[in-house]
Amino acid sequence: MDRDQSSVFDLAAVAAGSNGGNNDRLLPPARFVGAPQRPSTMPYTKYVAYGKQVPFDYPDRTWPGKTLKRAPRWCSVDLRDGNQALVDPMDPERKLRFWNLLMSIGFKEVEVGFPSASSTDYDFIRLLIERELIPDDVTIVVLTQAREHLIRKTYEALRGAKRAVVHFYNSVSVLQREVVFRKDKESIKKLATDAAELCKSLEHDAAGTDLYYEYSPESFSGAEPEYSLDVCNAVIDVIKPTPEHPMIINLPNTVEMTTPNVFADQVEYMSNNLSNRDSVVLSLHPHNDEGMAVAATELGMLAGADRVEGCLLGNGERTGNVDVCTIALNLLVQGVDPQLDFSDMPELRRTVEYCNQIKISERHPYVGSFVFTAFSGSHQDAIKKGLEARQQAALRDNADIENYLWLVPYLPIDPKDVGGSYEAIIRVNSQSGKGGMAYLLKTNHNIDLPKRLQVEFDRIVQHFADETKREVRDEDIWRLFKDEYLPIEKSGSTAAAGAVADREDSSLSQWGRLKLLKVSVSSGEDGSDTELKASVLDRGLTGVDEAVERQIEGKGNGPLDAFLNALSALDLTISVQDYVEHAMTAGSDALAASYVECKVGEPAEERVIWGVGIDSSVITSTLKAIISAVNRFER
Ligand SMILES: CC(=O)SCCNC(=O)CCNC(=O)[C@H](O)C(C)(C)COP(=O)(O)OP(=O)(O)OC[C@H]1O[C@@H](n2cnc3c(N)ncnc32)[C@H](O)[C@@H]1OP(=O)(O)O
Ligand SMILES: CC(C)C(=O)C(=O)O
Repeated sequence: MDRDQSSVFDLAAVAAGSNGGNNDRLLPPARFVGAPQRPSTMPYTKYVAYGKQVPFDYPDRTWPGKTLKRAPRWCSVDLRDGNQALVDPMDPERKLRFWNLLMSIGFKEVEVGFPSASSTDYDFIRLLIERELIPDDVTIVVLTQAREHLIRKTYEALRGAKRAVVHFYNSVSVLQREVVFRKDKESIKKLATDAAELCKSLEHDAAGTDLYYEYSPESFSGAEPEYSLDVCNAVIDVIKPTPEHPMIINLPNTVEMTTPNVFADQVEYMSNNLSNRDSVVLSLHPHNDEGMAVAATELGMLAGADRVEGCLLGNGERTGNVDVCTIALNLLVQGVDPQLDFSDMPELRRTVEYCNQIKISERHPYVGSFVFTAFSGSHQDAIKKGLEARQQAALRDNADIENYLWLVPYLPIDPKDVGGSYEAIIRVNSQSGKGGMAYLLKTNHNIDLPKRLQVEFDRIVQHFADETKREVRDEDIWRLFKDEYLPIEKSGSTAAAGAVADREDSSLSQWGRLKLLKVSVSSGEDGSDTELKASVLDRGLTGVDEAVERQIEGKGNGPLDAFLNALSALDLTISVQDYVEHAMTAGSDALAASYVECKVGEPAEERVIWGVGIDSSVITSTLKAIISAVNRFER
């Protein structure tokens, strides 16, 4: 049926009546588990399936078999489409700041405004030109409707520019032809070709400017592709681009109305049928109404598009223009150079939020504050293992870890590559497992807990999470750890006073029966027959008031064995099940951490319990770990 013969509403009514949407009552029932879903009261019969509005099929499609191999030509439309969608359009200071950001990222084409729309836009373009702020390798683009007085004003704005693209547009959609322009197809096409002719005739006003053209069949997504092709080819006939001096045909998914595969079919159809294809740069201008702009763009690139217009972080009309950062970084993680520099996303986000006066979601791809964060236990476990495995593989290959292959579960990109850090990757709450807490202790406090100790301490962290019903921050974990395992120490002249001070916490009360005050060890050459003398502060089981200093001594096969024997003088029965130690810091002030898994108590009341000790001497840290286990047993 010819769209010019009848109203779009009549067609839609027919389409809706003949199951224009997806009337699920006519479909076989879906398989389900449990109770079937109920029909909703949502008014879905009001809506007409896209294929009924604009029937189109393109069986010649080849895009599904292709992969993305290189970056498109990028054009930022932040200063135009992004700007026109703001509550408060950017003032000159914000525009300039945005422009500088775009330059630092490496954009070579920027749509700088709609100069006939407002004096702010016009003046900003004049400022860029007159202050010579446009680098030689950057091309500015200016937008205008296909209307004479607006086009003339646009040329005025460009005086003195070295190179520029005049971008003119008119809507070609079925709906807008009828309700906005109230014109038939031929008249709409004439609007476009008249504008093209006027542009050509104004070229003499732009002497000295290397001028290019861009034409957008606006609302391409709502038009029959055959008709859009006809209009674009008519414009190409007027402009007469050459391979040396091409023009841009820009296909706007002005309102996203279809799944991305349909858009890709339309793009491939255009790419294959445009006249003078080798003189045309085929461009996409996707919006995100159905939340699929990135997908539509990527499929459109597979389908033959050379160029992409979009905004940083997806600002733009309604749900936004396509997010250029996401597409570029999607290319990066496929091993393709995006040809834009997004290495400082936090700064980019700050500038974009400042200029647009709109906040970015915590979940925004690549930049939201949660996108490199795992709260859930199994993710944390996998990330921790993945980071360790990568480090080991890089060591094995003698490779620079910064540039080593990135293969880490749940983290598609190395946060450092976009200016992030590992600090925020793992955050702990009641959904977390032992891996998250262990990662934070290791990363932030150089405490590498043995596996069974992780299990033990995790119960304490989990209890805290359940009690407080909030995120368990790094400082909470460290405080819980100190309170549970490390005696509260007073700072003094110890070698690692700074680190000891770090373990002091005036908000934690002192507890524990024993405190190691002094120790001396002598042994034979092979370490056998070790004799150990220690001075221990014994606060007894009731608290600090009754503290007595006791001298204990023991012999054994090494300091640990000798100390265990010495402790029997205090009626303590202890055996060590497992022992792990590691250096915490390097250098002369190095600290060691020791972890001992002990069996403490007489057989009837015996318990397996971990203790932790930290000291600049490995021997002392081990003995402190034993004391820690005893104190915990008696706590
Ligand atoms: C999809 C997009 O984002 S396209 C870009 C849209 N951006 C903007 O509109 C922001 C800047 N625009 C403006 O400041 C104003 O719209 C101006 C200054 C350009 C023009 O303002 P006005 O002259 O008041 O006209 P307005 O924009 O309301 O357009 C209405 C008329 O222009 C016609 N028109 C709209 N777009 C076009 C076009 N691309 N080509 C030709 N005519 C057009 C309409 O059919 C309508 O005609 P009518 O008055 O005969 O019914
Ligand atoms: C002018 C065109 C490219 C546009 O902004 C749109 O269709 O969204």
